[in-house]
Amino acid sequence: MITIALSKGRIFEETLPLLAAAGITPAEDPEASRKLIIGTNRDDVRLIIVRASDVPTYVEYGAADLGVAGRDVLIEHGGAGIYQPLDLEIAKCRLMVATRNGFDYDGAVRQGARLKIATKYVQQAREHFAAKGVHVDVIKLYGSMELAPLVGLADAIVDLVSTGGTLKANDLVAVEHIRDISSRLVVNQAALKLKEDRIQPMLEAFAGAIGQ
Ligand SMILES: Nc1ncnc2c1ncn2[C@@H]1O[C@H](COP(=O)(O)OP(=O)(O)OP(=O)(O)O)[C@@H](O)[C@H]1O
Ligand SMILES: O=P(O)(O)OC[C@H]1O[C@H](OP(=O)(O)OP(=O)(O)O)[C@H](O)[C@@H]1O
Repeated sequence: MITIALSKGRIFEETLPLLAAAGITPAEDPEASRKLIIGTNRDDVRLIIVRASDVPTYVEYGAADLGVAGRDVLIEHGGAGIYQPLDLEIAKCRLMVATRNGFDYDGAVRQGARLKIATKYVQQAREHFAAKGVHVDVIKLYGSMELAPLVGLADAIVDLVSTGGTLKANDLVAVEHIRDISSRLVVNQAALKLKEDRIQPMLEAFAGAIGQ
């Protein structure tokens, strides 16, 4: 059996055409079903539905052979035990620093102020500000980071931005670009060796589908 870990929503939707290119069709839609293990048209392939940030953990421990995870999530996880053979170029966005519109971010940084940063991406926030020599207190949140500067929890956030619509709706502005993000195919290192005969053709089909 080959087990593929996916998260519901954009990763699942954007991975569907790649699975199709490898001849894999899910038997059910995870949005419509409460099932966490979903069969496919292939007896030897199943999907497991997990939180986006849990995909690397399932793959690291071999509970899933393959998975699809954002670069944001992979960097936070650290990537131990995981092979990352393909950038699937799906779920594209940017990791950015954002503040309330009108907050003098450059001034605060210039004056060496200690900034409060709210984020789900604690590692990447720490690294970003350490590299700039800016002192920060990082406050870990699990979602809706955009709220934090509006209610005085933080001076700035580190979050994902795609269209910019969420920032705009909350009167926030992006002040720094940290990195471009897309999702990658991740593979358990042991599984790649032990199940190479079945995993390698899948990797080739995915690569073909994205034109690599
Ligand atoms: N607005 C966006 N546009 C494009 N890609 C995005 C966007 N937001 C997040 N992503 C990418 O898609 C991945 C999955 O996002 P999704 O919203 O499904 O999960 P999440 O809510 O961030 O994670 P979790 O449920 O683990 O907290 C993210 O890790 C990121 O790489
Ligand atoms: O620039 P935009 O196009 O507005 O996208 C940015 C938003 O997308 C992500 O949230 P998502 O939609 O995944 O919601 P969730 O993570 O809170 O479920 C991210 O955390 C931002 O809030």
